[in-house]
Amino acid sequence: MWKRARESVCLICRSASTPTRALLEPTQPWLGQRTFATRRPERPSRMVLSDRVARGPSSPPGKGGDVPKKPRNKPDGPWAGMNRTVANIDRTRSPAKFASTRGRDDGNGKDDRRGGKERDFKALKMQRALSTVPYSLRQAVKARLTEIESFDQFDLRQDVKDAVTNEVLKGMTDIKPTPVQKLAISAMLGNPLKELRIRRRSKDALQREEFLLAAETGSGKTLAYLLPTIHHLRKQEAEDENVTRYNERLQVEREHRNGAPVSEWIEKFEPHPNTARPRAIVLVPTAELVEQVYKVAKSISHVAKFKVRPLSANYNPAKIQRNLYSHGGIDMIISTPHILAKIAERDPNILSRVHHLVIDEADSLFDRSFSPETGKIVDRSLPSLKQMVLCSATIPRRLDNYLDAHFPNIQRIVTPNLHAIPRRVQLGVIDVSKDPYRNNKLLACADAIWSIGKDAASHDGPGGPGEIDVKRIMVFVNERDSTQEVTDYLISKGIDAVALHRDTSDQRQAEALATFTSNEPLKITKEESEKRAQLVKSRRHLPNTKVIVATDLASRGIDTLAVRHVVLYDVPHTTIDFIHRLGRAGRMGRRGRGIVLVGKNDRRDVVAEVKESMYMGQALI
Ligand SMILES: Nc1ncnc2c1ncn2[C@@H]1O[C@H](COP(=O)(O)OP(=O)(O)OP(=O)(O)O)[C@@H](O)[C@H]1O
Repeated sequence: MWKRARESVCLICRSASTPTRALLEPTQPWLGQRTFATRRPERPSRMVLSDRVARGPSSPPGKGGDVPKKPRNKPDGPWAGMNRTVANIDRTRSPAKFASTRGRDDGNGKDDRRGGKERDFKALKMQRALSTVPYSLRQAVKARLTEIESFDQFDLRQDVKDAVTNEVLKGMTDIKPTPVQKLAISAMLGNPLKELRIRRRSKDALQREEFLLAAETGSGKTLAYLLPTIHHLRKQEAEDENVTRYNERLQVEREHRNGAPVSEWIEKFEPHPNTARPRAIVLVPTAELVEQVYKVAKSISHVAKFKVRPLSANYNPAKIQRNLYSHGGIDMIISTPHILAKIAERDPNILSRVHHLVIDEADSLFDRSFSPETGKIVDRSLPSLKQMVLCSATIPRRLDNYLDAHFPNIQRIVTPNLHAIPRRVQLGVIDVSKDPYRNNKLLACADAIWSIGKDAASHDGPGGPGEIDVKRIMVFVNERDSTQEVTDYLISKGIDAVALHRDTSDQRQAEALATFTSNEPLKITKEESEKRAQLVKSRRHLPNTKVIVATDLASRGIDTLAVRHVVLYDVPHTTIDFIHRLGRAGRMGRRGRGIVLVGKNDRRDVVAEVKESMYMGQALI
């Protein structure tokens, strides 16, 4: 079935544009034979954040799924309205008043005049959406968040709990689960909120559990899905007769060989029942994320004892072969969809025993560049699946509608601040069209970095007065071609910058990312800094900053805990990009600062809207 071509309107410029390729493409068979043609013709819904993630669309797209329900006259419960933070004004009852103060409404909660007034309607629309989340559900979430205070309260295996404190969060005191971990771990261990009523529409629901984990960037989603998955893996293994029999045979063979190695015997005669048959799969969009999630899973495996292997384009075919067909069996694979789908084409059995499938950065992996491969993996794994988890910090409307239509039983675990950039992250705006930059964005960018560096230089490093604290700054550009241009300019201005894009060599990329993902403070002594300055004595030198210039490649999922500053060289195309790029700073409760450079062709009102939403702590839509 072909989706109907229609005019779409760009989020940033709101100008009419030709239909996107996605709208013209045939629907993937695994997406089901549905059309999204009746969607409102404004902008592609894959670029629009859903404001109804906790509840799902009220009905499938095309049947009013996108249209908010008419507000009910009856309140939601006996105490409804008591915890309102805004006046309970029903704008449908006083159109004249609203029209006079806010301009004309186009019926979708939007002002048809362009400019500042539109924001008022957006805010109103969001409040209306929030107020219809059932009172009982809000209360249940609140209760669960307060009742769980430590990882010990979860029904997890002791070795998994030990792995959290002794490996993953080693060295931290007062370890507490984050909100998404509290909600997701309990639910995935079989203790969901009963208020999250699941509409059991299909038989599949009886044999498989499905979860959507939607929570802010840097809120600990990786542990939220890894811990219960590993718990289930270990539990199932203990109950698996094949594995028990294999271990007994292995023991007998060891005794028989009097301590001599048994690896040859295993290779030739009796491979482990889990060889090349992983029971858990985690899909992520990039090779960098494969390494990151693998590192966390590997550290848990030191204590909880399971076999995890990474697969990505970073590994050559021989290494991939070794990783998959290792004699000791394999329990969990962390992979990009492209590599795994290719392997599954050659050896379909590889996905024949998958019990747990996690799709991290789900909005990317269900988007057009990944969806064919992701779809193949989902399709092949479905018959054996016991749990499927989709995870993301941004849920576009299209994904929301898709989930409602194809996974109606999905349990939506959504944290209250989803789609909002936390207030602890501040956004500064530099108008590049004004003096002293006069549209020289490169100069403005270098200046912004110099001001961050100079600011930091006035403070002593953590080691005392003899040390300088090195700041890690990420600069995001929209186009890959700009990364090198911006990097070269920054270097010419004495700034230590590295370009990160698909063509950067693996080693250089890994080195640069390692500096940015390390949680250790980065510092140099004053003598070192002076020496470096002398080496480049012909020009100014900023010794106390390290900069990565990247495209979206580095904006998704990369855990840059130590980054406090993000420079948005280009205004992001969508609010989704805003959330992910700014989400590299201010992670896990830390403070952060974003600086956006606005040129003469950029939409200032969109930037102003994002800034205001951030100031008010509201979700971006
Ligand atoms: N309970 C916890 N207490 C303290 N730190 C934690 C806790 N859980 C996770 N972390 C740390 O928080 C950081 C961010 O976690 P993670 O990468 O899982 O975030 P995320 O929600 O997946 O972010 P993104 O949406 O950007 O991918 C990691 O460094 C992780 O070790």
